[in-house]
Parts: sequence; C-alpha cells; structure tokens
Amino acid sequence: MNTIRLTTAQALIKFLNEQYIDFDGVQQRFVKGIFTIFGHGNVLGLGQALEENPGELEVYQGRNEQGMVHAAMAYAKQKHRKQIMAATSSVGPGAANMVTAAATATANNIPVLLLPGDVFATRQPDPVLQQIEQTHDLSISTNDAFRAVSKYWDRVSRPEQLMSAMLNAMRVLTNAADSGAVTIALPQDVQSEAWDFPESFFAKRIHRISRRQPSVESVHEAAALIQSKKKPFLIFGGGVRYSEAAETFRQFAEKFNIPFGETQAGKSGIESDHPLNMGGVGVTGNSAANTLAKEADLIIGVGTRFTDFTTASKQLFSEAEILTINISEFHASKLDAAQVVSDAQAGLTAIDEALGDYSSGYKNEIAQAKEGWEKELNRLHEITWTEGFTPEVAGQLDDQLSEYRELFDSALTQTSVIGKVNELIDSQAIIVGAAGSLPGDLQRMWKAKSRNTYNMEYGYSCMGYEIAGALGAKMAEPEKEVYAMVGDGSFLMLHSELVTSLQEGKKINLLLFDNSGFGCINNLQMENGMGSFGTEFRRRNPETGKLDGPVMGVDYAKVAEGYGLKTYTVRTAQELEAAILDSKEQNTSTLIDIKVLPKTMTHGYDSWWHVGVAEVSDKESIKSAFHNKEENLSRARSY
Ligand SMILES: Cc1ncc(C[n+]2csc(CCOP(=O)(O)OP(=O)(O)O)c2C)c(N)n1
Ligand SMILES: O=C1C[C@@H](O)[C@H](O)[C@@H](O)C1=O
Ligand SMILES: [Mg+2]
Repeated sequence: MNTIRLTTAQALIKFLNEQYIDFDGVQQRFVKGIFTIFGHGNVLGLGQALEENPGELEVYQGRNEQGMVHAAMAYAKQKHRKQIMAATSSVGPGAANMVTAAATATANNIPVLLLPGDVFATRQPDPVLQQIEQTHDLSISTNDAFRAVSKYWDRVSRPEQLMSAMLNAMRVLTNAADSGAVTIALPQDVQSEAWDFPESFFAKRIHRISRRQPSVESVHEAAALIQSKKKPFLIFGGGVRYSEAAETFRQFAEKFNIPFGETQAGKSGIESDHPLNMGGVGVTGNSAANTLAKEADLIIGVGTRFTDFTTASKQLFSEAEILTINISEFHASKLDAAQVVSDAQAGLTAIDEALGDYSSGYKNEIAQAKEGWEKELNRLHEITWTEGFTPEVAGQLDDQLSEYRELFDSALTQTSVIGKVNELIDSQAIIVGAAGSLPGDLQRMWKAKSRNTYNMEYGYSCMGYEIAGALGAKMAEPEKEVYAMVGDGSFLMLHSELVTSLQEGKKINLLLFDNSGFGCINNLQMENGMGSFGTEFRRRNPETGKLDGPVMGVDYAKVAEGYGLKTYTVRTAQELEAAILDSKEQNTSTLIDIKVLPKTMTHGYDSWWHVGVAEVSDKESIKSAFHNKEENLSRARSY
C-alpha cells in the first residue's frame, strides 16, 4: 500500500480538496473554502496545514465564530446544498461560539462542516487554557455540546481515525434527506501528529446526489387520493428548491390547476406573480394562501417539514387530508399523511403520469383570493403616519406612539418601507433574513420577482444570521446585490461579519429597521394579555426602578460608518428612495438606518400560533388569553 506521511490536519485539507458532487450529471467541487478564527487550539495544526498547502480551498478570516458559520450556512443554502464551506475554531470559547450556528444549520437541513480544536488527546498538559474540567468525566470537553446540534459528530483522537470520520462526514454532508452541521472535533496535539495515510484516501471522490424514486404503490395511492378531491392545495417547501424541482412543480400545478402556498424556505422557488402562487402560508401567511389552505380538502406538502408556522400549529387545515412528498421518511410521515417518500422532482413526475386528465374543481376562487390579497397589499404599502393614526397592531402601544414618533422624527411604517424596497431594488437582488417581525412581513408581503432570491433562515430563526448570512449569500452569488433585512435587535446581537464583507470586497447592503425594541415579542406578549415588559428599548427609570424610562435612540448609521460602510439614515419615503438608489452606486457595503414606527408591521391573516400562555394569573387579560388559546387548541389537530 502506498502511503503519504502527513499530519492529521494536512491530511484533512488534502482530503477536502478531493471531494466533488454529482447532481443531474453535473460535477463540481464540494468544499469551496474555509472560514477560520485561529487560537492555540487550531493555529499550529489546521492553521499550519492551510498556510503550507490549502490546495483549491479559499481561506477566509471570520470575526465571530457564530457569524462565520452563519455565513457558511447561507452560502450552502444559496447553493442549494451543492457546495459548502467549512469553518474552524480554536478550543473552548471559540468552539462554543459555533454551537448556535451549528444548531441553525441543522434545524434548516443545511450542510456545514465544523472543525473545532479540542483539548489534548494525551492529556499531558491538562488543564490547558480554556479547558473545562468535568471531575466526573475527563473525556468531556466543550465540543461535546455539539452532539445535540449536529447531524454527525466525531472526535479524532488518533490520526488514523480521520479516515472513517471524514468518510462519515461526507455521507451526512451530501445526504439530501438528513443533512445539517457535521462536527469533527480535533484535539490540538492530534492535528499536528503525523501518520502514513494510504494514498487511496486522497483519491478524487464523487458523491452522487441521486433522485430517490417513489414506490409504485405510494404513487398510485397518491394519485387516487388526489383524484378523489376537488380542492387540493400544494405547499412549496424548501426541499423543492434544494431538489431543483421548481419547474416540475410549476408544470404540475398548472396542468392540474392546483394553487400553492410557500413556506419560508420554499419562497422564491417560483416567481410571486405566477397566477397559482398564493404566497406565504401559515402563521405568517397572507389572506390568499390561508383562505385557500383552510378551504382545501387535500393538502399536498412537497419538501416541507410542516413546522408550526406552516400549519398554524396544526389548525389551519385541520379538516383536510394530507399527502406528503418528501425525500425524508421522517418528514414525509408527519401529520399522519399519505406518503410518497422520494425526491421532489421524481415524486411529482411519477404522480403526474399516474393522474391522467385530472383537473381540480376550482373555479374563480384562486383568482379571487389573489386579487383580494393584492388589494390588501396595496393598502399595506400606502400606510403612513398621520395625526390620530391607528397602527396595524392596534390597541397595544397606542399611547406611546407619539413618543416614538417624536424621537424618530419619522412617519415611516414597516409595511410601506417593505413595499418601497420591493419596488426599488433590482429584481435579481437577494434578500436575507431570519428573526423578528421582518420574516413574517416578508413571507406575506415580499414579491419575489426572480427565482432563488429569498434566503430566509426560519428553521431556527436565529438572530444574528441576517448580516453574516448576507455575506454568505454574496459569496455564493457575487454578481447580485444582496440585502440583509435586519431589525435593530438582530443588528445589536451580531454584526461582526460586516468587517469580513469589507475585507473581502463582498458588498452587502443592510436595511436596518429600527423600531427601538424587540418588536415582534412585544406584540406577542401584549396580544396574549401581558403588558409591555422587557421588550422595548427604554432606559431604566430611577423613579420606578423599571425599564420604563425614555425610549433609547441609537444612531446605527454612525456605528456602521465607523467600520467604513457607506451609511444613510432615513425618515421619509423620499429619503428611503434616494438612499436605496445611491447605495446601488456604491462599491462598498452599505447600511440604511430606517426609523420605523413600532406596531406598523403586518398582523395575522386567519391564523393561530400555539404559545405557552399562563394558566393562572390575577390579570383578566391573561385569563382571557388562556381561554382563547384553549379554544383555538380545540380546533387544531392534536398530532
Ligand atoms: C438568538 C436569538 N435570541 C432570541 C430570539 C428570540 N427573539 C425573536 S425575535 C426577537 C426580537 C427581534 O428584535 P428585532 O431584531 O429588533 O426585530 P423586530 O421584532 O423589532 O422587528 C427575539 C429576542 C431569537 N430568535 N434568536
Ligand atoms: O420567538 C420568536 C417569535 C417570532 O415572531 C420571531 O420571528 C422569531 O424570530 C422568534 O424567535
Ligand atoms: Mg426591533
């Protein structure tokens, strides 16, 4: 057997360079690059290997480990999982910082390869700097925390273990049914230890993503089920995008005249103006999709995990029968559905052939629902503050609105800003988001004018993805403008990768919606009978000892200016338009600090979200919220 003597880290980098993917006959390199933040736990091992010979891997410098993994995840999401980034951290806190992002990737079924440094395998110098000493179990390190949030976890405690670890890593990273974060913990000493690796380990490997075919029986059952229904309703999930099955889905919907709603991950798979595309469905769905979903006699979920947001906590289509087409048996089996376990394209094609000349029984309902939503959308676009104005989310902070209005000196509402942005940015531009009130507004209101232009992380809804994710999306599609749609809360949580965007010359645009608070959580607590508690950004009041002092104003444009971004502050529609147009002319990253009045986001459209309301309280409003919850629950499926 021919061997090559390399350190574990050098062997790992050499191996990553030889990984390719084959999808529909097209081959491409699988691991594009690696984000790094070096410390003593990885610099002399992986760092040395990358300095000496990175091969084709591009090496990036991250700023915050969570941020760099979010960027890696957004990259793989934008590439529809056909190409990924790796990320390496030091031991201890650097590794721990990646745990949140690992969870984000896993919740969304998006592959990322994480390579945290680990404590010494020999234990000779223990405890090393940043080592946690668990007196009951010396084998535990910070990296064990990744076990709960990874789809594959391993620790390479001897150099030769690298081979089985990496073959399993690739198995999971390229698994269309069950992917996510893969964590390979690398003890500091083992990274630098040499081994005679067999040459065969470094042979070019082509990982085929095959289109799993459905069983004949499941296709017949699905076709018979559809044929027995008059009002089927399709749900376009993220799996359709990852399977590159949008065209097949469109043809299927058109041929059988079946309208469809979109999940957050599925949105922009097909242009919003398609006559059968009803838009976002579920808790953050719009009136068109939710009305048709509610009236449907069959829900056909394609590539969807059926989260509580999609099903409105299992209440939206509680009477309909369910058919699923999903490559994952686990997700296909949800809601006690009739199941077609297959790739989205393969499943739709097979059912299409079996359906014959079926046509749904819809008459004017589809056009009517879409028209009704268009009207409502125009109304939302037009809302601006005037004296005596009632915000969309009324009856909660009505008396406080004038304070915000004076502080911000702005008449802008969130819904009108979204309309303007949608009108002004390029039709090919990509928007990125994750948390706060924006994902809901965008799922309802955003019109995707081109395909794959909506990169929303709503599996984990992790504050901090927005800006780092914009960088990842830009790396994936450098020729397009990318916009992070970010609340002030999320901006404050994590914006470190802004500096990486400047360093790499990868222009991203931040549209920062400043409403001085955790707006959506304020809505949630107040609509469930609480007061405003710990969610507005107010100073501590020395008189009450509470956070009920004046609203805080932060000049985010100044913050970003300090990093070197081109910045704008906008308070009117005219200023917003001028800023967006000017930002397009810039070569560098930009930030538009948009002062929006609180409570001016969209409100629900015929949907319910099951949240944990207190069963006991002295407050009438809480009692009533609890009663309301129980009532809604009685109308929902219980599994
Ligand atoms: C990392 C993380 N922590 C906490 C939450 C819970 N959470 C969801 S939205 C939100 C507030 C978001 O505030 P902001 O970004 O200003 O958006 P807004 O709701 O005001 O539009 C919080 C705390 C979360 N989603 N992610
Ligand atoms: O708790 C939450 C409420 C949602 O409205 C929000 O979008 C999400 O970020 C979240 O974590
Ligand atoms: Mg906010």
